[in-house]
Amino acid sequence: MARPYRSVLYIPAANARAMEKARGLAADAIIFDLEDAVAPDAKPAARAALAEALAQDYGPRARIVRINALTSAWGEDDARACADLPADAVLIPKVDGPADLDRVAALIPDTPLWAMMETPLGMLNAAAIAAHPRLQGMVMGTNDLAKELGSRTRPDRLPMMAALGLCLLAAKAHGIVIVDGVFNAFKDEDGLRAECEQGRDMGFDGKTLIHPAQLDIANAAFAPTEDEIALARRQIEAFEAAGAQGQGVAVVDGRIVENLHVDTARQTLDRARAIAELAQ
Ligand SMILES: CC(C)(COP(=O)(O)OP(=O)(O)OC[C@H]1O[C@@H](n2cnc3c(N)ncnc32)[C@H](O)[C@@H]1OP(=O)(O)O)[C@@H](O)C(=O)NCCC(=O)NCCSC(=O)C[C@H](O)C(=O)O
Ligand SMILES: [Mg+2]
Repeated sequence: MARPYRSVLYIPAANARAMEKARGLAADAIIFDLEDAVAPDAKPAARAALAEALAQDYGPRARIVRINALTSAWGEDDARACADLPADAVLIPKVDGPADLDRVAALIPDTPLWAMMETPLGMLNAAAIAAHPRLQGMVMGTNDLAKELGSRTRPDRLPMMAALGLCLLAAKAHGIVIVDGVFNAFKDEDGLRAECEQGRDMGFDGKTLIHPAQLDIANAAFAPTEDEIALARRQIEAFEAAGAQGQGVAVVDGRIVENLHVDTARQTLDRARAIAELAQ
């Protein structure tokens, strides 16, 4: 992962004030939303406001534009507009299969594509979607998915686990970014922290967010802790020392360290370094 995606903040493209504010927020990435957060009557104005906003400097924050589906009245105009915008990725909603990506790819020749994973068919086709040559990221759309499944919202997210796991496997198999869904109760800090930690434990790269108050919690949850960084350094040192003695296994804190653990340790240090670079 060349850049961190711990915190990925949605901003309605109809909200010029919020788009301006985001230039100073601690978000690793921003999703400028033309889809669900923008009312039908406001879509053309939001597209124009987005073009103005993207002319501004967003620093190191990745700029992702979520268009409307091509099956909607606005999707094709959104996609054509995106072809000329300085966006780092275009996010396609409600992707059911690779053909949905092909259609957008034909309208946007250069910009990397990301997919919203939020339909039952999308879950069943996750591997084929992740394998698409233009796809670089997946975003879980847990609100739409819950609607489609008729599932209930639970703190442990048990009804979502099969879907989260399928998409995670698909993204990891193809080496693309995957970001967890939103936590709707944006004033519930403990609830958000618990859900971020669950997503981090599962292997997600970060979490999508709906309010600036959620940024610090996600940034902390998806960054390596000081203890993890220190352990990674000790594992690498111990493994190198063992190697110098002709041994392929070291022991740190009573646990074995083999070359695969050293790979993980190096990834932890790379991640910490990339996060530190963002802050400079
Ligand atoms: C949820 C909100 C409507 C709340 O807005 P508001 O009442 O204005 O909040 P505050 O007064 O607390 O705002 C304080 C300041 O922060 C700025 N702000 C608020 N939200 C954002 C934001 N997302 N990005 C940047 N800045 C933001 C306000 O402008 C205030 O600034 P200031 O004027 O300086 O005081 C609102 O937060 C909101 O609209 N959030 C985004 C909602 C959204 O994008 N929804 C769609 C994405 S979620 C989704 O679709 C999931 C997926 O598809 C699925 O299926 O699961
Ligand atoms: Mg959705």
